[in-house]
Amino acid sequence: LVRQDDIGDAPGPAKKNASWVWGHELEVFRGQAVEVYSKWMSDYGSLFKIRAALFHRDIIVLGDHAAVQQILADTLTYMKTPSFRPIIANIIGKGLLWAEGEEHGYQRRLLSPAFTPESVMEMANDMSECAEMFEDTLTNLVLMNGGSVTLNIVPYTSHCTLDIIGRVGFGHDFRNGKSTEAQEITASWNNLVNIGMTFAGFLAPIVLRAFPLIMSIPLKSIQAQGEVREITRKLAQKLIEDGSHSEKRKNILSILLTTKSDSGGLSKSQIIDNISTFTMSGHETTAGTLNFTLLELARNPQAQERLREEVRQYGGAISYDQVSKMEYLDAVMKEGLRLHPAFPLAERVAMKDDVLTLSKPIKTKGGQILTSFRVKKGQVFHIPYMAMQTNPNVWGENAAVFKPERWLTPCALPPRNELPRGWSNLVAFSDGPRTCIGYRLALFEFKIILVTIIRTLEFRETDYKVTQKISPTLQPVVDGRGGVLPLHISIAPQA
Ligand code: HEM
Repeated sequence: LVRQDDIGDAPGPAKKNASWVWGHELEVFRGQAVEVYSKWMSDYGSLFKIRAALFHRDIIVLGDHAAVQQILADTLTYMKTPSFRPIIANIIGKGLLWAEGEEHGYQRRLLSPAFTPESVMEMANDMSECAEMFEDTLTNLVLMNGGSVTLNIVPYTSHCTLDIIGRVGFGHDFRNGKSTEAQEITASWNNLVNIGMTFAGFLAPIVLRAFPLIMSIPLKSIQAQGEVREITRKLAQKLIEDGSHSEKRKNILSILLTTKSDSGGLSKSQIIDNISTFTMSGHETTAGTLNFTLLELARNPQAQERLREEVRQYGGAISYDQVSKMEYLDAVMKEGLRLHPAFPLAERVAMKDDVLTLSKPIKTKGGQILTSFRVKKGQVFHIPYMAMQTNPNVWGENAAVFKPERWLTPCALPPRNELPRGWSNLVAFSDGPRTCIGYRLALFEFKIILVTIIRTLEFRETDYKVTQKISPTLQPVVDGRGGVLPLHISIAPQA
């Protein structure tokens, strides 16, 4: 029997196992990033229901790519939730990532010229210079320590990507992470990451969902978010003062500053908030993906060697054309983004009643088969991007294994009709009108940095056990500390 019904009877984990106050959400929080959702997805399929914390209406966890695509395409019906938006506002301000509706459309159109393929190509020199400073720093540390060193790679990668967004986005020099602003950004972000992993971090979004006005109540994690914002706001003020009297090429800052004078343009606080938004989302995301990809390469010496061989075929400065030709590099990057997306989970709420169509029918607890289902206004969805990209029912038994070759072998990928339509059939950059505006920049800088360091340096795994948590982006965790990823680094042997 195929019919349309609402989702009251959807499958899902037993209610008796949910906490009275925290629902199933505490269990999800305590696991590694989307670990529990992945397990439930294999137990109950690509649509299931969980009990929400603080007596909120049940949450639908949705991994069906067609229904997810429908949600991401319709940004007027499905918006970011009341528990998610205040947190974005608090960390990076009310910029593009926060805006909804017409305001979002306006800001998006305004800022898009900074991210065209041509604009990104022009960033190659700045990116290469920053990547070379990163390579020099690591090489010096290796040499100073007698030929090899074990270090936490996280701050070094962050400094490199912060340097890049500073230069290409704002014409600002963070001096390889040494400037006061860079140090303050790193320290406040690190604090936020670690507080976010505690119970206070769990509490913040669910309390906000229940009582959206609670921002004024001194929750520790909310204060830590505010700290990051204060620091980037201070930087933004400085950039506006410096930038207004110098001629710069078209970058994020110059676009923002030109709009100020237009009638109906952005207000000063929207400009400041967008500088904060791009400073943070423009560097922590790429750095995170790079860190985990380096870990995968450290764990897979053969893949690392194959990548190095490919890179060494090209000498000297790295151009856009050169990186575009490196096929294995491209496969390594896709695999890194598939297994470790910086945003492992998205939350959306339905603003009105709707009907979502599924790519594969599901069976309700009562035995009905649904090919589509009715959504009620106010329904909250969790879309676990990371679980979708590592779902063994779609990606096969080795779904969780780092295997760049799958991108290069004919027929090794799942059939297209089982995958989302986003970049490379992944959802790492989301999809639809809110797909990551910086994805071209991210892909190019990712490749330039990886090429630059992998040609001279060798990365090996250490004995530390690295796990993954969402706080607020995907973080490596060692012994309970977030933002820690030890790697063993030495000079790579010449071929
Ligand atoms: C590997 C690196 C990156 C990944 C995996 C990534 C991923 C994402 C994802 C999944 C979203 C959608 C978030 C949501 O809907 O809640 C997003 C949005 C966004 N990203 Fe990225 N991102 C990356 C790099 C960057 C870079 C380098 C920039 C800027 C230079 C950037 C700026 C933004 C902004 C401003 C948005 C909001 C776009 C909108 O809502 O219209 N991201 N990103």
